[in-house]
Amino acid sequence: MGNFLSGAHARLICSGGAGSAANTCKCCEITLIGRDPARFDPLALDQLDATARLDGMGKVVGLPDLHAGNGIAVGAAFWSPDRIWPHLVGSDIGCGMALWQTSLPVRKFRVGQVDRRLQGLDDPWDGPVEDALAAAGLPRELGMLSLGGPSLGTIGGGNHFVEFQRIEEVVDPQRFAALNAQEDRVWMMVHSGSRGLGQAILSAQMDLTGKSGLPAATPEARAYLTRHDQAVAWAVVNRRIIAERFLNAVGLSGECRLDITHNSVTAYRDGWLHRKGAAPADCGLVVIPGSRGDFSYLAEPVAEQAEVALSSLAHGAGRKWSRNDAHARLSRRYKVADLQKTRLSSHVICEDRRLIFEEAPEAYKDIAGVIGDLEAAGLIRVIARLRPLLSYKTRAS
Ligand SMILES: Nc1nc2c(ncn2[C@@H]2O[C@H](COP(=O)(O)O)[C@@H](O)[C@H]2O)c(=O)[nH]1
Ligand SMILES: [Mn+2]
Repeated sequence: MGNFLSGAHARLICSGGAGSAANTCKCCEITLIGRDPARFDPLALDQLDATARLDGMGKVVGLPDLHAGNGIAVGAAFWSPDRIWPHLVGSDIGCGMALWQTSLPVRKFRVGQVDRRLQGLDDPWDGPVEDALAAAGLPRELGMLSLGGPSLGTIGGGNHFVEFQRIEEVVDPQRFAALNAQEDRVWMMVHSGSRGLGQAILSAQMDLTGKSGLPAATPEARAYLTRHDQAVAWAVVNRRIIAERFLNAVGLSGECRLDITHNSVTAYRDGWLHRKGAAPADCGLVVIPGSRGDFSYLAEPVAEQAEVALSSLAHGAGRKWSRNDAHARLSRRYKVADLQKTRLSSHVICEDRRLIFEEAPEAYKDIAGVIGDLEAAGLIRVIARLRPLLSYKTRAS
């Protein structure tokens, strides 16, 4: 395995290339984005290495939020000239982050009042599911029970959330003003995906073709891509309905400022780009969250260096501890009540006693370091930093 430096803060750890005289390694090129490669988790690197050895893989990138996943590293991008691997996208096809500017001035935000109004939001949406899907160009059948219809408009479990935030700091006033963004408003971030639909698509695909790479031109790959694209579009509608439900509950209006997908496979440079927990650098502004107890960053991707990282960015801070580790360590140290407030004085609604430990801010890496790595690699320019006010995960116990 070669050890080369490519660009300012991107480390090419393997040049790969079967048949290369200087390198007998079977893996493709792996680039890590980060100032200190020693900080990457060895298990996540092993997982990255395994994907780099898949027959037909062309290039692999580990982003600063890289962490071990369920067999596949999260915080990574995988490019192939001619193959698609559904399991690299995973089950939460289309998961992403939306950021809304609300009509509420920060000075009028009352945490207790908002908390009291956020009721019934884990229940199925009582709106016209099939019409909402049809308006997005999706088949009405996707509203069926077996395809996750009743979950449309709900956040789901895990680390999906809705968070009310305020602007802590405008880092680039010119850019901020050009967006017509308002510093004195409450903002709202929505993180969710395709719920049961994405899971159903992946599990049917695994039954059919397992983990083998699908040659992109085959009917199998085309059929998967059609279902995948529907799940991505479903997830966008889901985030919009979630946002509208939360805004309505609090009596607010809002404008969606961005909606980005971090789990997908898309056509890219005459091939196929799989993003597994990677924000796109080619779809406009991004928001990169830290944790419920840390800041989030509104940023603009920088086009010049994007190719080094397969036009991908960190999608969050990334986990430092697994869910089990976080629960084991923190349930000894804290009571549930301790975790309902964060070090940034924000308020947490999470009535799932296990999840509140698993998702504690300590379980995540330091977001400032992740953002510093992206800036040092010349991949983003930060526009503003947002502070959490209230994070909603679930009322279900
Ligand atoms: N601002 C908040 N950020 C959070 C919260 N919980 C998790 N996170 C961050 O989001 C990403 C999402 O990761 P994914 O792999 O599930 O898509 C994660 O890495 C954290 O950085 C929260 O409550 N508030
Ligand atoms: Mn996600």
